[in-house]
Amino acid sequence: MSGSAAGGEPGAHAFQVDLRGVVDLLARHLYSGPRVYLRELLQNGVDAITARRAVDAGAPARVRLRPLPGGGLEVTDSGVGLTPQEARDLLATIGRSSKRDLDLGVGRDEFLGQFGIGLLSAFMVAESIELVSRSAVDPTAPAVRWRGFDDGSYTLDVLPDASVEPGSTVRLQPRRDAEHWLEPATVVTLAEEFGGLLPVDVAVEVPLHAPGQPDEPAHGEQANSEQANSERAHDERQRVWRRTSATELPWRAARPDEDAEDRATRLAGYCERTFGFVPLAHIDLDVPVAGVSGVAFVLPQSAPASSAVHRVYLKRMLLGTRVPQVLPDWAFFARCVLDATALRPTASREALYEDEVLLATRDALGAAVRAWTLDTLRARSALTRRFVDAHHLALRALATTDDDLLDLAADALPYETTDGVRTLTEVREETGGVVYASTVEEYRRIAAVARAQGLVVVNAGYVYDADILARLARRHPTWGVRPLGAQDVAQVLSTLPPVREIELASFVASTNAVLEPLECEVQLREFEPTSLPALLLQDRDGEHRRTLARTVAEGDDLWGEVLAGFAEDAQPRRLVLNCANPVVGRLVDAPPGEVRDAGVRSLYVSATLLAGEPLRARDAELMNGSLSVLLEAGLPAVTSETGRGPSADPAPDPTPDPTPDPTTDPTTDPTTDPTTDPTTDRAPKPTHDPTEGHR
Ligand SMILES: Nc1ncnc2c1ncn2[C@@H]1O[C@H](COP(=O)(O)OP(=O)(O)OP(=O)(O)O)[C@@H](O)[C@H]1O
Repeated sequence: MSGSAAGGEPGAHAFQVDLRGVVDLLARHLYSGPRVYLRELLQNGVDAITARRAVDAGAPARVRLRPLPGGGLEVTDSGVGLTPQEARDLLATIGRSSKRDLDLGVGRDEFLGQFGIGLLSAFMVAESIELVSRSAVDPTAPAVRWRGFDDGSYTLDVLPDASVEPGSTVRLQPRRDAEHWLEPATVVTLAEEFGGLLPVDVAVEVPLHAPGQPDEPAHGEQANSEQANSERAHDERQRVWRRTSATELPWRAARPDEDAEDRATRLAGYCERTFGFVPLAHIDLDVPVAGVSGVAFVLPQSAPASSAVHRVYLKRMLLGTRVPQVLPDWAFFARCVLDATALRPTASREALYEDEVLLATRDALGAAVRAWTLDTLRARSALTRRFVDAHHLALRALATTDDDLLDLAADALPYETTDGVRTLTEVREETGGVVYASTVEEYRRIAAVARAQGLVVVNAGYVYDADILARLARRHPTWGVRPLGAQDVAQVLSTLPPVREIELASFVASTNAVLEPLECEVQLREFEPTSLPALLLQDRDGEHRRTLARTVAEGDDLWGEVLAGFAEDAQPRRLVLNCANPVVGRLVDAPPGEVRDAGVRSLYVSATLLAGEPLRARDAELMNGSLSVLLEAGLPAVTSETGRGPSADPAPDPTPDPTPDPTTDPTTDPTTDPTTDPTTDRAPKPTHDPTEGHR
């Protein structure tokens, strides 16, 4: 648009605008693509209708889109129109908008547009834009024709033609290579997408049998027959108006004979058409202060949190189909369709402006989704089960911050336990408490022993679970929720008969002497699985008391005495030997000496590995030392001449068969392999895989 030198200051000039540069900027950096041209034209038509209806409530509300045979597009609205003077003022200046002032007597909030750049977006697809208009509010004003060209020039003519109807018609002459944007099928698609929920009557003129319509003859079938061809040619010339807008919002549509179930079915159909999935349920959304209404659809399967985007309309014009941040992060199991009147768009009109109204709206929508979630969990219905199955991860996320949901989560969420899949409430009712392993590794290590002893341990190793359990323990101290401790396991392992205990007292004493430098003491038990020779139990309290004992030993006399009162029954780590295991059975009855001690140390090292503890340098040294003692005792002595034993002939060997027995050898025992689930012989799911746990 041509600028003139500014008046006022001598030497002052008006900026010149390079229109092609501006259009390029809009196309590449503001809008997501040329397709938005149609939204801007629809928006101008709807705003013009709003302005006219502010002064004449009964005025028609109609927008007609007519793809032209030669390749252009004509958009006619029954809106307020423009006088020649208004056209000069508003269309000749980029950034000028009638919708920011109240000259027309309608508040700015009523309009979709506000920036004064929308019409320019048509230059993304058109080389020229013509607007023919007649004012509906000033009957004396003549019609006007404004023509803008993509080189930045424009013309303005007053039309003597008195037959021009009030309202406006915009005609686009396509740009080369942009013709497809103005074709009937594209125009229908764009009009439905952007204006599908507009409250005005929008229609596109299409051939009677638009290409691709189902009643078109299939390829090859009849297509060559002369009669069919002439019928088609006739139909092509026949034009019909295809309605692309709705009179009511789908979630607001009041149907007299419709009950709740029918409405749910209708909304599910709408969800399927819009999002492509049949929802588990819908949640009505209403935030009157922000002028927001809509519906959230609960996904039938879990979905990544990052895909939580929503379809948002502003004043019933589509803002975007992938708008993020509409619901709180935890509500990633729902997809919304929303219409808002008080939320503000960014200049591209494709995203929401992050302001306080949006923050408050997000909170209010979150509250509605949360209320539905709580009700659904309380209902314990078939829907509850399907919802929990599909979205337990989102529920776990929410339970880490929401106390009401935390309590319901205890009732509803499934957990892997050593007694099968259970809810925490079931575990509590059955066992009087909830003992949990905080990591998957810890759970896997203890599962076989615990299961065999009937000790119920909950696997809280997956994402959010240890947090949830710790929060439950704080919130309900009487529920007996606590992490698995050494004493839980020790208590359920059977003790030996007293006579046997007495028999083995000297073994215990000498073994304790062997283990003492390792801050460990031995305990003899008999337990399942018998294939497991030894278990190293770590007692967190014991750990603490051991630190205290060390402090006592190092402290001065006065403090030493005080601290000693607390440190008395310091419990070191415990190496629990399973006397039901054949190897251990032989070891406890073996004569005292170096070989037996080496056997004890080997068991200690394998139990340390099984417990997932790293081997310290001292442990590795111990292992090598024990190994050489055991080898020396088990292998024939080496002679200096042959480098082999005294006899190479296969004389009967008095030592036991060194071939490992898979049922007794800790190194081949599946339970010693922390990557294998000893109960099922199947590799566990990767640790902390949030999407796979708990099934
Ligand atoms: N169909 C129409 N009928 C009447 N007036 C129109 C029409 N189209 C455009 N106008 C006038 O031209 C002005 C500029 O239009 P334009 O689309 O560039 O900006 P806008 O609609 O005001 O704001 P936005 O940039 O947010 O769309 C409008 O404010 C309006 O006064």
